[in-house]
Amino acid sequence: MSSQMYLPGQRWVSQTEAEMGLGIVLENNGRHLTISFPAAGERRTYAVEEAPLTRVIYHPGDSITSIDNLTIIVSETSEQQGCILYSGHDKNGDHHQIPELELDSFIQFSKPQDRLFAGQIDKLSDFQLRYQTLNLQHRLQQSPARGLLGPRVELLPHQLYIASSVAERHAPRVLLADEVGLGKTIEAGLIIHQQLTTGRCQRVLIAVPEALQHQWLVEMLRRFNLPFSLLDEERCQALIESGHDNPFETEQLVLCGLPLITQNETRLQQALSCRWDLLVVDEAHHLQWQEDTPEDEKPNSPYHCIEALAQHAAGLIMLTATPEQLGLESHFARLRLLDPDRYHSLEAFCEEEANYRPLNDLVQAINSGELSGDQLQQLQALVGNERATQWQEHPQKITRELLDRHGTGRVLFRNTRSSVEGFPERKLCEHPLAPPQGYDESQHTELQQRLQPEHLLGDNWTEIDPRVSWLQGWLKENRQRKVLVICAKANTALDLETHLRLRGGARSTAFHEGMTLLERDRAAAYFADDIDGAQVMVCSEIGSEGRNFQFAHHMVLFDLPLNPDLLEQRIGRLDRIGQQHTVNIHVPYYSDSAKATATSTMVRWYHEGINGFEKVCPIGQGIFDRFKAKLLEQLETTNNDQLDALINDTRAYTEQTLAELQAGRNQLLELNSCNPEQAQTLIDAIQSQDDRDQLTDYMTQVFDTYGVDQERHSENASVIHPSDHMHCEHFPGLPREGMTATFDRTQALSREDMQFLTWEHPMVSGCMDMISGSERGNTALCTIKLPPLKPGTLMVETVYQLYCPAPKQFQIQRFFSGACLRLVIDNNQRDLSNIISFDHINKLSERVKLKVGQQLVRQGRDRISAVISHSQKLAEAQQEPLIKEARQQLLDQTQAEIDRLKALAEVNPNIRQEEIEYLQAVQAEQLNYLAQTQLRLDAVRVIVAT
Ligand SMILES: Nc1ncnc2c1ncn2[C@@H]1O[C@H](COP(=O)(O)OP(=O)(O)OP(=O)(O)O)[C@@H](O)[C@H]1O
Repeated sequence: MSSQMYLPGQRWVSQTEAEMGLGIVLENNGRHLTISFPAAGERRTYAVEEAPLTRVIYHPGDSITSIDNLTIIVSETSEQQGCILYSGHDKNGDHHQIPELELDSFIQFSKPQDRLFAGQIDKLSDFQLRYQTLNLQHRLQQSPARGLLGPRVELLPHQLYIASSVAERHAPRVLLADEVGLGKTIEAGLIIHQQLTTGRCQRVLIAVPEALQHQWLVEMLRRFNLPFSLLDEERCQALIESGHDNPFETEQLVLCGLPLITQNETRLQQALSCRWDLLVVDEAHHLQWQEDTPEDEKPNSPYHCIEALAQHAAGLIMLTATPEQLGLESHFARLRLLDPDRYHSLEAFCEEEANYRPLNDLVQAINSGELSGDQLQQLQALVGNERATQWQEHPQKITRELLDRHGTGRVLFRNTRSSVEGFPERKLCEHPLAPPQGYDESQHTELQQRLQPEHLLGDNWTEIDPRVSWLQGWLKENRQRKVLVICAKANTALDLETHLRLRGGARSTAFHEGMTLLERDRAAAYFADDIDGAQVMVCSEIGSEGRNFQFAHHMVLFDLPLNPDLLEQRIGRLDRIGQQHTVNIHVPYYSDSAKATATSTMVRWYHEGINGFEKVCPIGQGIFDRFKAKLLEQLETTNNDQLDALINDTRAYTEQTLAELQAGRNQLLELNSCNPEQAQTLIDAIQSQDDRDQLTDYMTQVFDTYGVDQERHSENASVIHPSDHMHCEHFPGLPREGMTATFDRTQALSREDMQFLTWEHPMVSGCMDMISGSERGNTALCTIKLPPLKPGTLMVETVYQLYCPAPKQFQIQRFFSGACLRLVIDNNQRDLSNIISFDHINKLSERVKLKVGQQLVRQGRDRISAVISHSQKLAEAQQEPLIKEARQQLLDQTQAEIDRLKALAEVNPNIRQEEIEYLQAVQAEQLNYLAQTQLRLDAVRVIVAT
């Protein structure tokens, strides 16, 4: 469609969101156009080439209404600068002109009876498909799993629980802090997907470390069908050169590297001048904050850039695997971003956190079935005497009530490997090696050089470093195994990789900061290729964050970082969801039986002190800080006895602190982060919609109707491609070259080259919108042989929709008990709706040639009109009760949530008053919209008994 066609003032309707009514073109700059939908109070920006819009032009004979409620019958149209001026007469015969800009935005589509009488009779199969589509759309709108059906993910309880409890909220503000590799990106994607599907948000900005931006881009598209646009400085410049003022305004879904907004004031200001419904920040632990940062330093720090954006965006999702890295202060700093009013004082926060211990003891006691007298009193004080008596009968329910009081529980989610089942073991494989001849680290004072001893071995270090020869030998002996090697420095990675490739003949690739992002992605793909790919990938430290390498089961830590969280991040590349085997962690290091070396000291401290190789140590950084001085001192000496003492102290402290943590708030946090029962209900709901047969049947009908070719590919999979006889200009979501798709979740998880077709796949939802939003199938005619009916009896089957144009986020239609109102009336005004079902007619109906049908309609026009008028009256009589019922449904659902939040707000300060007020305002608006519901005749089928 040419961009010239969208001119300001013209009226268009959205094919995908027809319920928004008639839109007005506000602006078109050639690439993007902005349209406002006054009836729904919405505004949308589309790429001109792909805008899902249909031009609305009325013709002589049509009835139109202006915003001033003036109705005329159009007698003439003329065009002025691309916009239509309608002329016609009102019911008094007075002449008026209505420019299209002044048309009422509550659109009236051309009526099915007008099409019918104009001889436009559709096929029976089109009518059936339309009715079926309306019902399916309604069923999906009502599903508790809405927004969670489409993503290509394994149905993991901890993720689904988080997604559903967060995505239901208006403008959620949360910190996702699952341990490394448990799927925080997936959780964020589920939340975004659900918020977008339900219309709760439209504009999303994801800001991630640059090295992860492609991975995020691919993950959002491949798993969630969300086409984010990557914005980097080059793209920004190009957009500005092509006439855009603000690159962030050009798309609804934007992904960028953090430096684009934290290191470039102009871009930050541009991002700040757009509306964002949701801001997502990955690896949030990089944002450093100190309570006493001087005012003049604030504007330059990444933390304060993100703070500005976080205050500006309605919703905020932050991701970090190490929420407490650098201690409680920086943890508090991130909570401050979520809600600065609630988290205003670090001191108060620390005190509050310390007070959760008694609450945790109480929860533990309830679940172990033993409550002391004091604890019973405590419980009574918290939940009231009556509820307290039920603690043995309903321990789970009472526990949840108590958990609701847990301060950060609503804004912070943290699952750990101990609460999520199915993770394989981690095994440390130590490789002590004799240092090269003449190596004496005691002569070198630089700690970093001793921890990365290649720096002490000269330019040709790869020739003499025993770690290199060991690795070379290991690779030869294990040719079938993939191995990820991580070392701190890019130069080390480069030298090592070159050596392994040229001297050792290994299939290898490097991954370091000197490579462009594209080169890094290519290297990662080469490593991932299981047929012709690299056996070994040698990374510098940048390979240790966020990347997915769980297809490998062996990793080599060529050196060790002086930071337990970084060690965990490194191991987390393999120890992730999807890892099927034991993760083998190889550590080659210099060992001397007589004295400790720096590297052997670190191996022992990590392994024997905090057990950081084989288990996740959530408090590793805190322990490191506590023992840092002694550890650094020890790294200077070679004394084994002192080392033994340090390790014993570290181990004792670790065990004690872990036990305390388990007894304190972490336990509460974990219990709060997944409710298995609720998660299972959701999984059941998703699985019940994962009904392959129904979706396959439905899509097969759609493909047949619109002339799309479908061939069997294998069990549950098809190859779908456009044919030469397509019955529509543009088939939603179907690329010109076609695609291979599967209807099966398991297959979709292992075959990423296939599209995963679900009820929420853009092709499927696009088809449903296309069918219900177009006229196709809104008329039909058939004959039927049904003995009790006298031949010649005429019946009209009418399908009415309760039409309520309202912002999508309100999802008003879901409050109606059914998708539509179906009536079957005969020419004696008998109501046969309950006697002759839709399926009944489909089974018995015989198609009639178009010409004969048109003739029958012409001859029977008066009778058909009379029956439609009568059915209209019957439908109108049901309109009020149906709206009343929907109103009650709306009140029941929304008031329950308002009451729940109000009650919760009394015991948990994390419930923002704003959230409650928002829900109340939404409820009032929804009721207003509901009151404006109109009955609309959607489709008519004429049935003649033979
Ligand atoms: N439900 C799921 N179905 C299929 N794969 C999943 C699922 N959840 C997570 N994964 C896979 O597990 C890996 C880890 O997930 P993800 O990257 O979201 O974890 P993370 O917690 O963000 O990790 P990190 O802390 O390293 O950033 C990824 O490869 C992801 O695709």
